[in-house]
Amino acid sequence: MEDYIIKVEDLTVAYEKKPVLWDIDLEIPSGTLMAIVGPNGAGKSTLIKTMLNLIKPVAGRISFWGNPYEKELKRIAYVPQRGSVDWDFPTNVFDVVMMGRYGNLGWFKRPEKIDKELTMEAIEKVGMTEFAKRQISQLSGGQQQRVFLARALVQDAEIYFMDEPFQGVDAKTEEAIIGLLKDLRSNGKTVVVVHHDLQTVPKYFDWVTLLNMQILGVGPVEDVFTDENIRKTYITRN
Ligand SMILES: Nc1ncnc2c1ncn2[C@@H]1O[C@H](COP(=O)(O)OP(=O)(O)OP(=O)(O)O)[C@@H](O)[C@H]1O
Repeated sequence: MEDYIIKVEDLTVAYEKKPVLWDIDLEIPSGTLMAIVGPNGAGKSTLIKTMLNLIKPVAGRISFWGNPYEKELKRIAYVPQRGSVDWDFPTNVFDVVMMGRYGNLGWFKRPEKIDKELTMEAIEKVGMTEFAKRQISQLSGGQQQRVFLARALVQDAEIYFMDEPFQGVDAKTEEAIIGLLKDLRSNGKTVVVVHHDLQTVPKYFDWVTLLNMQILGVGPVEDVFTDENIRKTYITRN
């Protein structure tokens, strides 16, 4: 039997009574780099936010290693959409990345030398060392995305959720990010990415979920990412 670490069963989510996800069943094995693709408004962000307990579903169950999210939150990292954050907030790159340690630290414990070292290590991994003291309001879109990624890396989680990490970044940053995601997978981590670019799915990912309010396919890219399934997914619903 395959080792599914994330399970979503009979999930239905609605905003003001209008369903946006309908009867979703999803099982994700450990060690996959998975894309969630589908047209605008398909419910991709809603799906991962619901899995992360940020939205309450109308019905359904979600489990990580057989447990509810609250029990496993330290092992789950989330990189939200860049646009969903107030980048004018007066703080610098180092402090934002250090926030990724607080789950391990507990809110009232002061960071130790090791936390600071791990923070600098993550900043270096994403190529932002020279910007460590820079205010986040002064970063480019690609740099902001790198900071977010560093914050998730420093958490040292088992599962990483990312909402459109390539949005508005240049080709070099995209390459750097996908390199880091592939490294995570090589280290046995599971990475779930909301992704927009169909062209790069086979190159970047080994698993895919096709979503348009319902699941139109889920599994290994070579089995599921077929022309027919893609066509079904991108038929607009009303
Ligand atoms: N807070 C909200 N209140 C009401 N409706 C919402 C809310 N957030 C999203 N929606 C609606 O739910 C549907 C799914 O949105 P969601 O953001 O999950 O889609 P998506 O697939 O991530 O879209 P995109 O690719 O455009 O980012 C859309 O029709 C959207 O307008």
